[in-house]
Amino acid sequence: MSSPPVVLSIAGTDSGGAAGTAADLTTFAALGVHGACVITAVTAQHTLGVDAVHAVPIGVVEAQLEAVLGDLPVAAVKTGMLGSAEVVRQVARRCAGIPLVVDPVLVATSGAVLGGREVREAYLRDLIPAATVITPNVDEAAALLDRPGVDSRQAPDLAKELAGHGCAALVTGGPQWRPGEVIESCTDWLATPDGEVQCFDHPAVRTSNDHGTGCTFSAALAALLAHGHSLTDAAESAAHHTTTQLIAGSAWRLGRGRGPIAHTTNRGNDERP
Ligand SMILES: Nc1ncnc2c1ncn2[C@@H]1O[C@H](COP(=O)(O)OP(=O)(O)O)[C@@H](O)[C@H]1O
Ligand SMILES: Cc1ncc(COP(=O)(O)O)c(N)n1
Repeated sequence: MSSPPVVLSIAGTDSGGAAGTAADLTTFAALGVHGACVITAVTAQHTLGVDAVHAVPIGVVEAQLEAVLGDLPVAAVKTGMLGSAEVVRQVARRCAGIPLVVDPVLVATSGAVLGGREVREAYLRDLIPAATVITPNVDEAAALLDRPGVDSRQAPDLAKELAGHGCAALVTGGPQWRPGEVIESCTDWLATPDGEVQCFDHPAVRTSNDHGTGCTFSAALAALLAHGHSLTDAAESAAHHTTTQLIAGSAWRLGRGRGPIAHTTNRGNDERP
């Protein structure tokens, strides 16, 4: 039997098991790739918010990168919470030349800020030019480009402008539910450095169990690229995978806040091993 592709997650932990490394590794397993992980930060986190963040010392991040990249045949890398400008630059140096999916984690679903101004500047200057694709939501794209006050109508322009910094940009369109409002579909916008823009529409899932959605999407994208899919196919399939997982977890009642997206659909909610 042939070996699976290896995908490396460089991310922070979420003690509540919804986002970060937990989402990445379970998504990798669901999509048939072997997941390796470099931990950049440990968060004390649950469905209501982030209580504490401990940054892993830069030397320990470097040792983890060396351990993985020096031994395993990494086919793709996915970055999540990097936490400091120093780590952003280190990842850019170590991962240049490997297919690289950058999810610029700046704000958690709960609203907690996970990356400040220096981190945003390092993304633009150092990591985006080394990346294959960056996957911000509209708020993260606006924060990276310093465009306060823009909304989802500007998503294609934000994607185009980010792509001007040297990698493809996939601006995701998770719905912003307002009471009483009906949202039928979500749209993700993919812009490539050659100026082409494509949009991907899919049905919106009405759920408050969406903590970890962005991590799941970008991890799926990296896994699909590692399997050899084109960026366009991977973008479409990653959205389909994410929607399926949102549906699978939509009836769960876990925690008092934004519950986790389901990471695998191998067993139904009512089946037991
Ligand atoms: N409620 C939803 N229903 C269907 N798709 C969703 C929903 N929320 C997010 N998505 C999709 O999940 C992917 C991740 O997007 P998004 O939620 O914008 O990321 P983030 O968690 O970083 O805000 C995108 O493909 C987006 O369209
Ligand atoms: C460690 C870590 N990484 C990423 C996220 C973002 O995930 P989400 O946007 O779903 O809150 C998070 N909350 N925590």
